[in-house]
Amino acid sequence: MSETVTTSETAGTGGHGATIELENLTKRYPGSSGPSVDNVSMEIRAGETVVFVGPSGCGKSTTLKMINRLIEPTGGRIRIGGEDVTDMDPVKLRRRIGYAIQSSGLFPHMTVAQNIALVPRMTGWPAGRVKARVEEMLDLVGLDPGEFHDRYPRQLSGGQQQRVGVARALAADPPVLLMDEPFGAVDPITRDHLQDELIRLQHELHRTIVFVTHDFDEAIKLGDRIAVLRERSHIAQFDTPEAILTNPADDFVSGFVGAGAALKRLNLTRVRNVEITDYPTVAVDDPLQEIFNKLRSSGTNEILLLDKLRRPYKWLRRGDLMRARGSLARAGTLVSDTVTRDATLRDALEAVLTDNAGRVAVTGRRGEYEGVVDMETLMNSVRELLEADRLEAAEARAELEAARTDRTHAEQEGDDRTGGKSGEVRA
Ligand SMILES: Nc1ncnc2c1ncn2[C@@H]1O[C@H](COP(=O)(O)OP(=O)(O)OP(=O)(O)O)[C@@H](O)[C@H]1O
Repeated sequence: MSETVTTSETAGTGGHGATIELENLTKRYPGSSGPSVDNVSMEIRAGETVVFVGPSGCGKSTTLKMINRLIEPTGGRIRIGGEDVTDMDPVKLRRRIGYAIQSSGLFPHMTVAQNIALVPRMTGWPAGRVKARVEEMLDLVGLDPGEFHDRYPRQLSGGQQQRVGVARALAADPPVLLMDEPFGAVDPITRDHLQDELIRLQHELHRTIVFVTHDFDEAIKLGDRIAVLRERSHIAQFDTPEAILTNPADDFVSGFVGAGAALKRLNLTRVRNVEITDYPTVAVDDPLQEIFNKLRSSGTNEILLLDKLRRPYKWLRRGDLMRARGSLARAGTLVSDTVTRDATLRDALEAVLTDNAGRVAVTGRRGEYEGVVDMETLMNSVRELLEADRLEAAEARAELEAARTDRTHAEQEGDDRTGGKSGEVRA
């Protein structure tokens, strides 16, 4: 397949995304009075994540499923990597496009490994390569191959099933990944973690991802660009999250952005962008006296206890140790929430507030301790973000004002060129 790479970032970086072009794409379901998707045209760049967001029934899923032809368009063209795929064999097409859905879509009678191996096997990969790929994919989505390889989907949590679903969608190395509300059915904390994982994956893989959600916060967090869709998949605005938050195109988009745009901005900054501090830690196997000494010499009134896999386990304060009487079994406060470096400041803030102690532990891809972010760092970042927003909004207002004044002058002067001028001003 020939691939057209349109963005300089993806060219030559080993990224394998492909462009997706939709041209006047239309779907009219039999028996419906009008089209459900009406003449949609858009270009999605190679290696970017585009999120379709919009109210229920506006045609997000139908548009997405036309890209891999699970739904056949009634009009228009689809090009992937520059190649017109509108009429190609849909089964062949689907082997080149990963697809992840809400219920994970795993086959219940197949093991995790068999599920992941499915498409590479159908595509005719040699057995050895398929086997290696399964291990690689499990590792990629943060599941220990030794532990999960032979399990059946029913033996997994909802979040683990979604991870396997993503591993399966990516197994045959497709340039394009379509995701239809993949995290819609899991609890909010698991959803946050799955979103973080997807961001990390995308940093490594540079696929072209089209992601459907009706959760605007999720769209802000994941999208390089967001397409806000209204009825019949008409595009209300297609732009970066920053642009949509600071300059919504019309009332429909503003309504969708909703209240608290400033707080939503917190979704655009990652934990990796703020200062992560090192914190005194001890391990569960350390002798109590050593833990005590470390806490005393640390200058903090708290220390973080890590479990055998170096994952944050408990916060221990001085008083906890006094009461421990030789055993840490019941001492301290269990760590209730952690964030990764890909989490947003909003996630971190939520975790800090939930934990009620002014800090949250940052962990790596297997949950191992990496550092701590505290309330003060978060508050400073929030202040900076809000200040930047205020400046930007003031600039946009000033520009608008200047444009309006220009137009009024031109009109007052009865200038022949008024039409042309106001056209320029509006543009
Ligand atoms: N098989 C079908 N036959 C007839 N109409 C359909 C069919 N599938 C979807 N529709 C209609 O097409 C429109 C768009 O549906 P679609 O599922 O694409 O919307 P959506 O934006 O993904 O909605 P949601 O967020 O609720 O999943 C809706 O009005 C729906 O009723």
